[in-house]
Amino acid sequence: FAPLNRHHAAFTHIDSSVSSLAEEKSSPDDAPKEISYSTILKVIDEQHHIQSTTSCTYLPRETAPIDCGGSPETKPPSTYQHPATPVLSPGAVNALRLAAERYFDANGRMMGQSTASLEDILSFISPGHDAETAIKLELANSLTQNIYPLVRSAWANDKAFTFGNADTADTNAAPLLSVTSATVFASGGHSGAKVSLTTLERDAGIFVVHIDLGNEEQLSGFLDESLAKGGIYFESLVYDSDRVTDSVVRPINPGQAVVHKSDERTAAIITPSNIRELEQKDNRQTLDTLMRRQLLKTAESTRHYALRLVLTTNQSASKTTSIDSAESQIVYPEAPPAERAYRLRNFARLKDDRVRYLTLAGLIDVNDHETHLWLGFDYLSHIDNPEYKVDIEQRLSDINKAIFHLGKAAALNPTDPRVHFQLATVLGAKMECEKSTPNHIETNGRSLEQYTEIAAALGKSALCESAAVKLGISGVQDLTSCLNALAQTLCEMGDFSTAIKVIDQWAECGSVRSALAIEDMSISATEDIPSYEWLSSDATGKKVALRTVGDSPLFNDDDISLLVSAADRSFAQANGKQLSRYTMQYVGNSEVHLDDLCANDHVLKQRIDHILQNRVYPLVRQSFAEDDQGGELPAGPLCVYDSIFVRYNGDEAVLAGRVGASQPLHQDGGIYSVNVALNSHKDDDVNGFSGGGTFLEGLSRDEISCIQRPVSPGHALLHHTTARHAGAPTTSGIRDILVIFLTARHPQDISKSESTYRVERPMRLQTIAKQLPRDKLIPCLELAREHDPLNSEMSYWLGVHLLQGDSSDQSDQRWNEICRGVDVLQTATQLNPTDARAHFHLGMAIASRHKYAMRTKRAHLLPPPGEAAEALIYSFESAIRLEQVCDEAGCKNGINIPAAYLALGDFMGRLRNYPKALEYLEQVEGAIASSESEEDWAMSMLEETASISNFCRSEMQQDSSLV
Ligand SMILES: O=C(O)CCC(=O)C(=O)O
Ligand SMILES: [Fe+2]
Repeated sequence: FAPLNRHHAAFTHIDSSVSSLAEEKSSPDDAPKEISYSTILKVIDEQHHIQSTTSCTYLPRETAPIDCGGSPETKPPSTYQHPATPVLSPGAVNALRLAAERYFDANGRMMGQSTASLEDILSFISPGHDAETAIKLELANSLTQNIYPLVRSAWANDKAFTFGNADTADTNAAPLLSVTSATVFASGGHSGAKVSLTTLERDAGIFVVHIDLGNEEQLSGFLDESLAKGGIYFESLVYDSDRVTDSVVRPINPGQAVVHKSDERTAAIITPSNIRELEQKDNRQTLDTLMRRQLLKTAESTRHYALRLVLTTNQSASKTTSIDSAESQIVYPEAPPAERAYRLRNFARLKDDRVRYLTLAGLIDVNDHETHLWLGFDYLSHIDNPEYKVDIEQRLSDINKAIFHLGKAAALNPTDPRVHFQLATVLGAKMECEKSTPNHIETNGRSLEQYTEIAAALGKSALCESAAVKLGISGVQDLTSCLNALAQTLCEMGDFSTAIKVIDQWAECGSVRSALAIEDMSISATEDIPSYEWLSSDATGKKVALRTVGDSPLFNDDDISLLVSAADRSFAQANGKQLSRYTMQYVGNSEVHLDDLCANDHVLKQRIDHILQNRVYPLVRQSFAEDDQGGELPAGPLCVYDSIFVRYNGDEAVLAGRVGASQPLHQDGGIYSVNVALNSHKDDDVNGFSGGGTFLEGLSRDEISCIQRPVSPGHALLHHTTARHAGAPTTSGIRDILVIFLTARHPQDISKSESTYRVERPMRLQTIAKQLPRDKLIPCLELAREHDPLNSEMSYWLGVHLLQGDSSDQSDQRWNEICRGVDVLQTATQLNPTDARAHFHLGMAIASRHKYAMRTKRAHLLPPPGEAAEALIYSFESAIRLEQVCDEAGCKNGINIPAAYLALGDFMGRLRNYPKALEYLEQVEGAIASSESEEDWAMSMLEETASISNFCRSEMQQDSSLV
């Protein structure tokens, strides 16, 4: 979550020019790097003046301040003005929009969000010069007669009109309005189009005039019935996540304007005309509402245009003649405080001593929340920087400064989700920091209070962020991070029931992330659903995966070449830069998200949507309905959680000294995984790859290979995301696959009670649990297990953590924990009989329980020795055998086999079965040798093995001498 990533592109050029100009102008007295404040401000004033007097000169400046009368003191500042009368005639609107269409066509940018300066667009007005002049004249008139007077009266009290010496009677010095930039925006009209024409952010300048230019439908005369209308989202108007349409100013009809301060965070959007009714009809506590779907559909249906004018104020420059020279020198007047602060912030961004300039910006414009956010963020990034080594007091002081500024930012702009998120982050840092202070006394009350404060900040952040997500303006990335942090905080507080609700929202975010088509449950498949067969395990009786077979693969040859060439282009563009978002990234692997490929390629997107809708979704519905282990199919529509094009380059991996290009054993995200082959194995095609395939753990006890590949390119393997699997090493050539992870949306029919995120919820709980202190970790894993009793992973981790307790604790509670650990691991091995780790840890758990019982005088509570030995031997031998299979496939778990032999030997020794003990102990050395480990543990393990072996031998001798 980087709140400062979104900068206004129009202003990036200022940074370097201010900085170089300032350096040029700084007097020799200035310290080498430290440019004085007055120098900087002089440069900023000059730049502002030049910019505001030389850009858009074809649009008139305000000529004289108009006295708007009234008593401005009593008027509260307006958020926006939306006059009913249009500021541009239908003729001008249509001419401008047509010119924009032609301009964007000519520049080959008809897709996505487009922007161009008004000046460029004007030159595309047909039929020629006259029309252009007429439109300029109309714009000029509406500025001087409508817009300037409106701005003056609505914000009469604004600093932009009262700064500097504006108070004096000198009317020449009064700040006057002018246009500093005029831009035309367009968006929409294609599959996967964005709802917003402009990015959600604050603008440059002081005021923004937004003029709607309508959409293509306007031409056909449907002006009033037109479904798509312009609107503006005002972040400051968000107050309730269930009535997000209250934060949208709309409809803005073609030619109509909305005026607001630049410091409002806004986004121009395309909205369906019945957006309010839609919201009222379907106001559930979900992101995926009828309204959001309709918003996205509307944006896809038409291309919408708008014109934005950025206004500022300036005073006229005066000339002074110095005594020594005959030449007169221009003295630039002060820029309005908001402009100075805005430019200072941009300048500060490039500086190491940012805080200095930001502080100055804060002094110049005390009410600008953005400056406080940047200051807070800057202190926070200090704290996060591992190289910033300071004592704890300095650290706390930085943290407190960050809290001060972020608190201030939150008070000035309570609806900015970035502020609340950063505030939560810094409050968390403060908690950590206080814990490490020497005199810290941990009190539960205090930390609960702190957690509550953090959760509240995250809650506010999520509320504001989700409004923009519900309106289709923002992607889910920030909301996802925020909800994840909130769920984690709630778990830390021990409030698991609220955490689960938040996790469901988090999972829903995942379901709306992709722009790819969701399942349309109202239509039945129009094409033949591919045939398929199950890959079942004879050994365990479970259905492990299925593969498509027959003449009708998921992807035909054309689909494959379309997809592969899109990926090729993307890889070439990335030019060797790591594209991976995986945490486990191995040499030779590259990946690109299908969503990213589709965002730039609408032919591909349409094709993929078609395949999903007609083949993938029906296939999943049909095939997994027969599956008895996965629970019910989702009642809501299936959708894409994520989809990744993975390229394994075997040659590259081998060159780097690896067996091949691979992925370790794992579970996926979402509910179902669809793994499509995009090229051939060497067996069928000399140009293909060797090695490679999907390692399916569930088959590792069977005769058939546990590495499986689809029957041919375009065909697929499908499995539950919870079925553990790996990418087996591709040892030569290139293996391309497309993996599609599916999840589901909530059912449209609210009365259908079902748990859409039944599988994903406990998976997230489990991930969160692993970061919690033990007293919260265990209950959190218990809960995860309750929510998905069929997922062996939950039992496995619960068992592992139950065993890892305080070994000096001799209480009954600890004893019960150990016994429960054994039980739970037993369940894990029953749920997943092919999990080598689970068997290994069960063996270890039985051994630990035995030792603990002996040490704490609880031997009478143990099961009979023979039974224990049998269980122990079975566990370890299963673990060893399974791990061998994994190892041969190049996908090992990495469990400690020598330790298994040692534990077996030790246990047998304790049961006085010395020959058996020695048999196991003899295997330790060989196992260490083949594990290629040079770590310290190997040495001490050998010593321990030797000492137990000696003990066994001497006992055996004694036994035989007794005979
Ligand atoms: O290489 C394979 O077939 C496995 C790919 C996979 O598991 C994944 O990308 O999540
Ligand atoms: Fe996977």
